[in-house]
This record gives sequence, structure tokens and C-alpha cells, in this order.
Amino acid sequence: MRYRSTRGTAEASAPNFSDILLSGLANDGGLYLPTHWPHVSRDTLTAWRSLPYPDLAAEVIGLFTEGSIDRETLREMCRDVYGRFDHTAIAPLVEVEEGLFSLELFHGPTLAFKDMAMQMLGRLFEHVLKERDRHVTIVGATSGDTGSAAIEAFRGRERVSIVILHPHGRTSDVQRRQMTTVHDKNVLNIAVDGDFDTCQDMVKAMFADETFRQECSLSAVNSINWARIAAQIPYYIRAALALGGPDRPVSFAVPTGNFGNILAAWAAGQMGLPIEKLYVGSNRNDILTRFLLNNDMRVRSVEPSLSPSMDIQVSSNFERLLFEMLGRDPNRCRAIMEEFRQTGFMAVPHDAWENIGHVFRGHALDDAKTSDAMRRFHKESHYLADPHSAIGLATGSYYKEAGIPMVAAATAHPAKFPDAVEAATGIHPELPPHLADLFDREERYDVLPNDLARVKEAVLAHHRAR
Ligand SMILES: Cc1ncc(COP(=O)(O)O)c(C=O)c1O
Ligand SMILES: N[C@@H](CCOP(=O)(O)O)C(=O)O
Repeated sequence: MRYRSTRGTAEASAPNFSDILLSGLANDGGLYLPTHWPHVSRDTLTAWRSLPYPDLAAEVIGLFTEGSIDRETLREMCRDVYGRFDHTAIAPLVEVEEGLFSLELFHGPTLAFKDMAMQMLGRLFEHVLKERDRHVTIVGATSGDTGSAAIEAFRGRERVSIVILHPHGRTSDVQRRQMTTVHDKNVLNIAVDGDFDTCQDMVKAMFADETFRQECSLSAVNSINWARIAAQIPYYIRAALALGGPDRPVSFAVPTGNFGNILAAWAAGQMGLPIEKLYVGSNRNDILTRFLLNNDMRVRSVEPSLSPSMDIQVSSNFERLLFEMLGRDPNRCRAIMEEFRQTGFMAVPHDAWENIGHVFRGHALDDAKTSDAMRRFHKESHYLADPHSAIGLATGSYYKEAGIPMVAAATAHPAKFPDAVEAATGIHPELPPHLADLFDREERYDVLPNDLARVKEAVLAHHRAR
């Protein structure tokens, strides 16, 4: 399997999975995608129904790692990684309303869907870095969950230094503490005076500085890294097969920020999984919902909400979908993305917007509606959802149709957002035993202004201290 960038012609060097795993972002600023979508036949999908989750994950991820990592090694990694999750089904389905299923993706160590892919990335990086005898410095931006998942997956790894930027004061206390109470030497936490988009821009700017990128051997583990998306595809396939796929289509409702999780569902469809529709759930930062309704992709300021992990305006992975909808034309994609960067408005051609609308729909909930949704699911279905998952469930409930199972991604454990959950439902969700003393642990992090040069200095110093 080979990869290409959304902004460049297929590279002569035709990078493989291991190459793009380590580089994260293409040199031209684009995002990597496979040169072709692997096709999974109906017979194969049917045969996959009987596989346990780790083996299914190895089959699916293996289609993207072909030529880089042998299948048996990958299968062992998957068995080891998912064997540590706290639910035997790994990503269980719970019927919350008739025809509406919660796909619980928060049974990993940091209680958010990020673990489903990030735990695999930890193992994949280790494997490839050892093979290539290399060290990298990972720089990541987080609105709360990617950071803790990445730190958990990479802490203490010899060949990796990791720096995570989070927006100062804009995560939940649990999210921040999950990051800042980890004291392994290879981990550095920086709270930036800004919002998530500020942090994400800084990461992209560091990658755009070729000298800096080389000097620090930068790597990315945000969902700009294709490996993240690849490792998020198996749970969509698994859920659909459990609900009658491939013999009948299912729909997915996904609480969305950076557009990585829902893009993984769309990718499953590209590979042959019958999918009816994909529903984007937004909070008050509803740029994607506005786009889907009116082709209005205009950046506004990021507003804090009850679902802080989705307080995002610029959704990185939208570029991958745009590239596909432009018939994989890198020049048009680059021009649109560059203009978006300069003007804050993405001029998506009408036909591309219409094509996106054939598959995707959006639904936005402000904080009051998010609380109502948490309350309603708890009262009527005895289901305790965190604010992000509640947005997914409410979106699914709003759009569900008779005869088509609706699967809503439950992306975080309620205990990550105890205040919002308690205010809505009266229930204070407890952290699981391995995090029970989180509030007694010492926090360590630097606070830096919204100043790229200062952040780069800190990254370089951390890189050199390895
Ligand atoms: C709990 C939670 N839900 C939803 C999202 C949005 O997911 P994505 O950025 O893949 O769209 C995030 C952040 O990524 C998250 O942490
Ligand atoms: N909500 C995310 C934002 C970053 O998303 P990613 O999937 O691109 O890593 C977070 O929790 O940090």
C-alpha cells in the first residue's frame, strides 16, 4: 500500500505506511491518503462477523500497512493492545432507544475513543522506530482527549519524546490532570494561552518549517496522521456487522470536531461497508453543520462549551474529504485550503458540496440542548452519557429512520466531564480505580503565551534533552 498527499502529485518516492506513520504530515502541507481504497467484498465482510475485535482490527489495519508490517506481527500487536481494554467486547454496543445504539469507545486507559487508535500507534511507532533505529519528537495539539491518550501511549518509550499543547483553562480538570500528572522524562505538557485552533495551527506551523522539522525529527499523532484514521475504521465495521451488515446498511452519528472519527466511518464505506448516512453532531461551534446546511464554511471564534473536546472551528480532516470530492485533484484542493487559511472562508464548489450532502447531514446542540439530552437519556433509558456522547446520541435520535440501525459514537466516559454530567442528571460519575487518586497527583506543565517562537524553543529544548 502506498500513499499520496492531498496537496501534491503522487510522490516519486511513493511513501509506504511506515514512512507516513513517522512523517505524519506531507512536506507540501497536505494530508496523506492511500493511493487507492482497498476493497473488502461482501463475502469477506460476512466472514469477519465471527472474528474477535483484535483480529478484525488486524485484518482492517493490515490493508493499510501492507508492504510495511507483516500481518502476524500486526495481529500480535492488536491482541496485546485491545487485551488491555476494560471491556471484553472492546467497543460494546448498547441499545439506548429502539433502533439507536451507543457504540462505546471509551473502554481504554484514558476513557476516550482516542485510545482505540492511539494505543495502536504507540506500538506501531515502537516497531518502526526500532526497525529504522530512529528517534522522533512527537508534537500534538489537544482539546483534551488526544493529549492524554497520546501521553499514555508514548510515556516512557525510549525512541520518542512527546510534547502536547493544550489550550490553557479550556479542558476539563480530569482531562488536564490526565496529561499533567504524568512525569515520565520523555513527556512535556504546554498550556498555551489560546484555543485548540491556536494549538493546532502551531503544530502545523512547526511542520511547515522544514529546518525545524528535520532538526527535531518531528512526528504527529493527531488525526492528521493517517494511521490514526486507519485504526479507527475497524470499530465501524464491527458495529455494522453486529447489526446485520453487510446485508443491511446502518447509519452512524458522530460527535465531531476535527472530523477524524467520522472520516473513518466514511472510509469504511469507501472500502465496501454498506452505510446509509453519516450524521455530524456539533456543539455551538457548529461550522460543519452550517456547511452541510448552507455551504457556509466560515470560521468564527472558538466558543467554550460543555463539550470542550469539540471546541474546534478548523477541522483538519475535512481536507481529506474535500480532496476526494474534488476528484482527487491536488491543485484545486491546495488552492481551496490556502484560501481558507488566508480568508477564514472555504469556497467549496457547489457540486462537491452537493455530493458531500448525499452522505453527510449535520445537527448542532447548544449547551442547554446538550444538558437536556444527557438528562433525557438518563431519565428515559437509564443511560449516562458524557456531553460529547450525548450530542452523538441526540443527533442519532433526531435522524433515525425505521429499519436502519443508527449507531451513535460514544466518545468519552462520563467521568471525564463529571460537572456537566452531574449538573444535568444529578449523578456524579466516579473515575475507575486506576484513576481514582487523579486529584491527589502532582501536576507539572508550562504555561506559554500564544507565541510560536516560544513554543518552538520549548519543543527544541525537550528534543535535545532526550
Ligand atoms: C470526546 C470527544 N468526542 C468527539 C471528538 C471529536 O472527534 P473528531 O475530532 O475526530 O471529530 C473529540 C475530539 O477529537 C473528543 O475528544
Ligand atoms: N478533540 C481532540 C482534538 C484533536 O483531535 P485529533 O483527533 O486530530 O487528535 C482532542 O481531544 O484533543
